[in-house]
Amino acid sequence: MSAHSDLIHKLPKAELHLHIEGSFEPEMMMTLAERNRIDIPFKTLDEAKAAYDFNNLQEFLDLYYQGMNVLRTEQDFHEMTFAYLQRAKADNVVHVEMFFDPQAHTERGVAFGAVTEGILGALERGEKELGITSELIMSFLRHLSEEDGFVLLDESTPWHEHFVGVGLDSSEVGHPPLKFQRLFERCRELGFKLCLHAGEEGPPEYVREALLDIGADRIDHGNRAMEDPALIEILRDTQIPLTNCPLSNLSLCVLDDLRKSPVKRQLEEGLLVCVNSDDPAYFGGYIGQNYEAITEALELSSDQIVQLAKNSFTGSFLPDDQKTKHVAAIDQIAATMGG
Ligand code: HPA
Ligand SMILES: [Zn+2]
Repeated sequence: MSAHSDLIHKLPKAELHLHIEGSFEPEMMMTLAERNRIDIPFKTLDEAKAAYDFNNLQEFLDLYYQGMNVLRTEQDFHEMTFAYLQRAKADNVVHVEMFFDPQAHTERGVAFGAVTEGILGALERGEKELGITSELIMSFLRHLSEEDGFVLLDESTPWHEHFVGVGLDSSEVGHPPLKFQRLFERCRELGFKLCLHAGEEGPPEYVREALLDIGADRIDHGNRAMEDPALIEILRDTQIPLTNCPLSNLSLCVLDDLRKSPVKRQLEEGLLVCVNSDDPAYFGGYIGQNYEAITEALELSSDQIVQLAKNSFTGSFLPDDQKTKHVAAIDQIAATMGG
């Protein structure tokens, strides 16, 4: 707990970088494994947590895809999604733009409709029961081919109106944004926002491709953009948002020490950076803990924490009037707390 815990807790926040399958807690995994009669490689919570000790992105992804193997029914996806929303609510998240990875389910024989309806039903319930607004972003797995991406895009057609955008995630190195240039061009024509993971492990060149060749609306992670002054200038001029994930960076050894996180420098450079949880069940914390950890590591000021919360709405795909409303609410809370 930092001296800023109260402020962090009270600020309304938007979560813009959250893989719903990465919120799948080991307790629920064990429950669903039993319900669906599926073997999993760990039998206790301690065993699960011991396995969550990663040296890189791929080691995490291997476990992430294994864990979601127990998700089979619409009800499973509904329960996982609603459980995330309850945790988000506890951290005062009021808006979420959530990724999901349909190819990781359809290739196991789970119907696209079961996955999507399960998630959408929980999001609708989350708005009614918890007051959390939401958008869904359909991600393409970049270790698969562009052709596979086109197949998903086609298969998902009946649900397109439910997605605000499309994403690009999974193993980054060796799978540059340009591999998917035609696919994203088509997605843009269909009216989707484009969110690309870039510069997490991959080089600054991948961020450049995402920004300049693909026309990304948001960069997920983007840490390594900070190695290239020209990219920093582009990010400042365009105000393309960067969704940073502190505990993810630490867990996946993108950073060996949170004090090396680019978040403070990004704020100082005037970039539109915000803080998110990525895969909270695997990386040791939901959004509140991510704010706490980065505040402590970088000794952020209360003004900087407030800026991060504002950026989470400014960087969202909410309509402008909604962004303005949320930013004004933050200003009011900051003022009453002496910020
Ligand atoms: O942090 C991530 N990076 C890439 N792919 C992912 N899929 C889930 N989380 C991640
Ligand atoms: Zn991610």
